Amino acid sequence: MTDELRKGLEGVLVAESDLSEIDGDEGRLIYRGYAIEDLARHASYEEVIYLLWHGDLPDADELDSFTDSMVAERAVDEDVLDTVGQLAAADENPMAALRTAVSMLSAYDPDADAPATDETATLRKGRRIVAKIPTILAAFTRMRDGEDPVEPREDLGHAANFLYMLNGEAPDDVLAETFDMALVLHADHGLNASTFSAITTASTLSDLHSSVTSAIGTLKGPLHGGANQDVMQMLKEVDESDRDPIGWVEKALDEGRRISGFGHRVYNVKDPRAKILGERSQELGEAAGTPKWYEYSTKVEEYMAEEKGLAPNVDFYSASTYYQMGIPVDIYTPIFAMSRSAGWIAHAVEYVEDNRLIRPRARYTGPHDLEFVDIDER
Ligand SMILES: CC(=O)SCCNC(=O)CCNC(=O)[C@H](O)C(C)(C)COP(=O)(O)OP(=O)(O)OC[C@H]1O[C@@H](n2cnc3c(N)ncnc32)[C@H](O)[C@@H]1OP(=O)(O)O
Ligand SMILES: O=C([O-])CC(=O)C(=O)O
Repeated sequence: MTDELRKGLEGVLVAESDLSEIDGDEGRLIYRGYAIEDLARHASYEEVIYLLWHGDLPDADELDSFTDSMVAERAVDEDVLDTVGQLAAADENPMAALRTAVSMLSAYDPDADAPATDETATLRKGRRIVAKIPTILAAFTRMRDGEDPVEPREDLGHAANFLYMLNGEAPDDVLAETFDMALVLHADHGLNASTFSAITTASTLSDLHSSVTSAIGTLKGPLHGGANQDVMQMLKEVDESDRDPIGWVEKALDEGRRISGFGHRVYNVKDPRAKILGERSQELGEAAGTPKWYEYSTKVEEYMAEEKGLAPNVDFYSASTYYQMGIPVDIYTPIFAMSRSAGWIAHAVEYVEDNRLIRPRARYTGPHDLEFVDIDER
């Protein structure tokens, strides 16, 4: 037992994992040995889920049967859709709505009562959760706009089908491929806060829906996944006011605020995912004749590097990428959850294979030996 206090658990090793490795000094990320750049360029999100859950990239037959099994799980029970509709009518925060809906899915999961140690059943639950999140999120987004949900299409991949269910029309190849790549980039990232939350829940031998629900709640915060929405808010404020990104950032820093999309607990250099998304944001802007979002972003990036020595994280360029794809700003973080659910599930399963209850300590700094005072005398 050590009494050294490591606030925020910085640098503390709590588990071993075969899933992903981050080199924070070199700006490298791998999933099970494969460079993120290669996976982003060549692999579909479905292949990456398979890689994370089963240890290897699938061959063509394995991918077909895995994809079919995911497609078969896309539909969501009517009761869950009704609840999603009520949350949309109440104008619930989209991450909170997703958290509630994913929790509710367990009531309709045929493996709900399987023990946490039954890995096959847990992965079946995982497949259902990952397959259904896009259906839930697209339905929520449409219903709050007074539109009917669009049923999933079996002939579209995970990414394209989500955009289809969101917009009511199939995306073109560029949009489908960009979204698929974004899902690949967000699928896993070591023991980030939400994944730690997922394994903490799993370590009590609770169920997978509880792990994913815990993780969604953790991802929601602005220091983690919630930052992507705040980045777009900043870029929009810049655009709607003086179009001076540096002035905006200077003022925010003077007020003691943090600039969303910058800084990272593990990376000391630019996040490799931000590099890939930055290129995509630039391409989308040039193709649409609206390079301003990328231009504002690069100005902020240069200023933050010079003034604060801070580099962009994944949330910085995902914001302008999604914006230029026409995706509503307040579902950027649920989209992150849509992708990261694969990583949460992989880590929960892996952790339980060699389980030990996660239970750190806090140093007590309160008083001792107080005399109890009766309520009438306080
Ligand atoms: C998917 C993801 O979760 S990626 C991260 C998404 N979150 C964000 O983008 C929010 C903005 N970033 C931050 O708040 C932080 O960089 C975090 C939370 C990501 C990492 O935090 P930590 O590892 O705890 O770093 P810490 O908070 O100790 O910051 C170190 C120093 O850099 C400064 N700093 C870090 N990030 C920022 C930022 N975005 N803007 C301004 N200053 C910053 C801090 O003020 C601190 O300075 P100080 O030592 O003078 O007080
Ligand atoms: O690793 C982290 O702390 C945050 C992050 O970039 C992610 O979860 O993708």
